[in-house]
Amino acid sequence: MLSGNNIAIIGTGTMGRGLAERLSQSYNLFLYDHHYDKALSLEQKGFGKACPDLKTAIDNADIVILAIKPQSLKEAAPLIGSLLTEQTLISLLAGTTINTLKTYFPNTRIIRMMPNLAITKGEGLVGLTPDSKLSENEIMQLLSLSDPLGKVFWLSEEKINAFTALGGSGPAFVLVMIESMVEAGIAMGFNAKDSEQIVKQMVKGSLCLLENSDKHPGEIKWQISSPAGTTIAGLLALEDLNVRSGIINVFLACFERTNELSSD
Ligand SMILES: NC(=O)C1=CN([C@@H]2O[C@H](COP(=O)(O)OP(=O)(O)OC[C@H]3O[C@@H](n4cnc5c(N)ncnc54)[C@H](O)[C@@H]3O)[C@@H](O)[C@H]2O)C=CC1
Ligand SMILES: O=C(O)[C@@H]1CCC=N1
Repeated sequence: MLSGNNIAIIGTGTMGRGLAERLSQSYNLFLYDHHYDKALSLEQKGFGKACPDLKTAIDNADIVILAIKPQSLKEAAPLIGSLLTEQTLISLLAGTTINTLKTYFPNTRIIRMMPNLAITKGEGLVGLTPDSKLSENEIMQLLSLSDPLGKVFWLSEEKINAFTALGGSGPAFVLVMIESMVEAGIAMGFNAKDSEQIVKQMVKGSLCLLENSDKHPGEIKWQISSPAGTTIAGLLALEDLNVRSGIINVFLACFERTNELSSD
């Protein structure tokens, strides 16, 4: 059911556009947005065919990717449901459960996909939760679809809200931390451009250290911390300010909101 090279993307906002850019080299894309100009501007850049109506997009597709906001589902679902025949539906909707999707699309094969914005650069995360067991062939199809997007994680549905917080929303929190570090550089006398360059390379290097060793992050942190040196002074302030607890609570607030969306 997942076979075929024709994909409809419904909703060509941030994620729909990102998917179109990454998938257009390998698939025939049919793009639909209720703001037609958004789909058209993607067609003009060579990222697929803009469809003037939903029927054209879905009729042409083997797979339909739903990339509208969860809050738009109620309004959009009846028409989409009336047009689906044999297609598989891939839903990006944060928090929207398979059970909820099944109430709108009872006879449709459904896969929940939770990406993050870094898929637009091929360095994203892609969480996948199918509505039932997939065949070897279907797994291969989904892997080849996800391959241009980033690293795939197969998830049971009970884990997808946590994955949404950690992997889906996570880049926003990392970017706030980076922004704050750049501002620390400005506070210490660097201009913004220099500070940003220093911070970006420092963050990249930190990840590289972690990825190229089997050490725990805390052990690497100790390698950086000289006795009575500069790093331990900063680490003490970090603990006094409850930064770790703050970060954990940021993710838990995000998780809680995802759970709320699941119960809407
Ligand atoms: N932005 C992100 O980083 C991530 C978003 N998601 C999920 O992806 C989905 C899309 O999010 P974004 O792209 O950020 O939203 P967006 O607001 O940028 O894009 C949604 C698009 O859907 C269109 N749309 C709304 N109702 C429609 C309808 N009935 N028919 C056709 N088009 C319609 C809008 O015009 C808009 O272009 C959401 O469900 C979100 O939970 C998942 C992971 C990451
Ligand atoms: O903020 C949101 O609801 C979406 C889901 C994950 C990232 N953005």
